[in-house]
Amino acid sequence: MEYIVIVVAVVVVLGIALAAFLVPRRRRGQVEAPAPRPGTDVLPGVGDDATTPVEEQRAPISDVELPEAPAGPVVEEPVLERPEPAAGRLTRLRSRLSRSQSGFGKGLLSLLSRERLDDETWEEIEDTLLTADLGVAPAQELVERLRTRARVEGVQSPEAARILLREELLALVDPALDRALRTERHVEDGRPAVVLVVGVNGTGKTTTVGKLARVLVAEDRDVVLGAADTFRAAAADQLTTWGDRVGVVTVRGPEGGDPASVAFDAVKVGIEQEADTVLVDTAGRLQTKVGLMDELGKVKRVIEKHGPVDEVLLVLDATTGQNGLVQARVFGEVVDVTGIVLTKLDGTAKGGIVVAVQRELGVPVKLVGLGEGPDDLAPFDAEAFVDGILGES
Ligand SMILES: Nc1nc2c(ncn2[C@@H]2O[C@H](COP(=O)(O)OP(=O)(O)OP(=O)(O)O)[C@@H](O)[C@H]2O)c(=O)[nH]1
Repeated sequence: MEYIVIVVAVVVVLGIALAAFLVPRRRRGQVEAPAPRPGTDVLPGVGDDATTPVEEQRAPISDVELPEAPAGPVVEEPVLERPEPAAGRLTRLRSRLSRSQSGFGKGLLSLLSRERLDDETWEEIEDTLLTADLGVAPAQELVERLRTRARVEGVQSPEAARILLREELLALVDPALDRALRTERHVEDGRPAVVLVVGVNGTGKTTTVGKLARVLVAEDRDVVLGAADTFRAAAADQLTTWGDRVGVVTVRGPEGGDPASVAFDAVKVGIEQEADTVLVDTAGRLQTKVGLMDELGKVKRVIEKHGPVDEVLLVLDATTGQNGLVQARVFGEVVDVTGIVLTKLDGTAKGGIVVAVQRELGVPVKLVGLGEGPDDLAPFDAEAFVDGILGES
């Protein structure tokens, strides 16, 4: 009995202890009821949304740096070349002329300065003129005139010989010929001047068109190029490069396409762009005269649907001598050549070709090429040319 009382007492004590332990634990584990939410559980009050302002350091406005603009693709403006003015170019290039023609000019001067001007000397003078490609008839004429004047006036000194030779060469080259290039816009008809450039391939035709564009750009003209040499694709590329360098548009067609259609389009573009001058490069295959005539004749006819062609320039390579004269004759029969461009005069002593070709075609040399540089094409000037041949006095 006593035992039972002890057990009951222990159970009661343990029960009280357990209760005392559990009640505070449950209170501590209670989850606090969430605060009523403004706008959901209760009506929102003023400033309920406000956050506690944070004191932070701010840079003064003057210290704020703008972010750099994002780097986009850089478009580079093409740098256009400014060609040299055309005036006085032959004077600048005279030293090249003197270098290439020194054998011709100095040879003549030393012969004419001999103390005794006998038959043998006159023959040597004539041979020198023929070697320089002056042509038989002009050479004989010149010798005759020099002989007469030497007999009448006498040639007392090298200086007198020089003056005599200069006057007679100048008369032969003919300073009175009209060498002006017709490249002015036809204001009254609202169309550009059209210059057709013809010649055998390899004479420097494409190069000449490019250089001539520069001569005109130097005079502030608006120029359009027509790459009607569709026979050789590289010719159109070459011409486009010349044009790009001075900001001139080149009209071109597909390789092997119709040259007349390219020429027509070039003039059309020239009219639309109100250009001053359209320069048309052509192919000059000389396989048959009939073929050449067909091609060039068609190019000219088609261009003339827009209006007359102003200049037909024949490009001749001065180093080919008599061969150049044969070409000149054939082209002269096919188209009405209005002017001659003599290229590569820097590479030959045959300056007499100027006189020979003028006589052959009856048209003046209007431009001469004196090097491979972009501005080595000069308007022809008879006095500067003769002075170049005779060299410095
Ligand atoms: N030394 C010198 N070389 C020149 C002159 N004119 C042109 N040339 C050179 O002659 C070569 C032929 O010139 P091109 O213009 O390609 O000849 P092209 O007649 O147009 O020939 P195709 O394009 O085949 O019709 C080039 O290397 C030119 O640089 C010049 O006055 N002097």
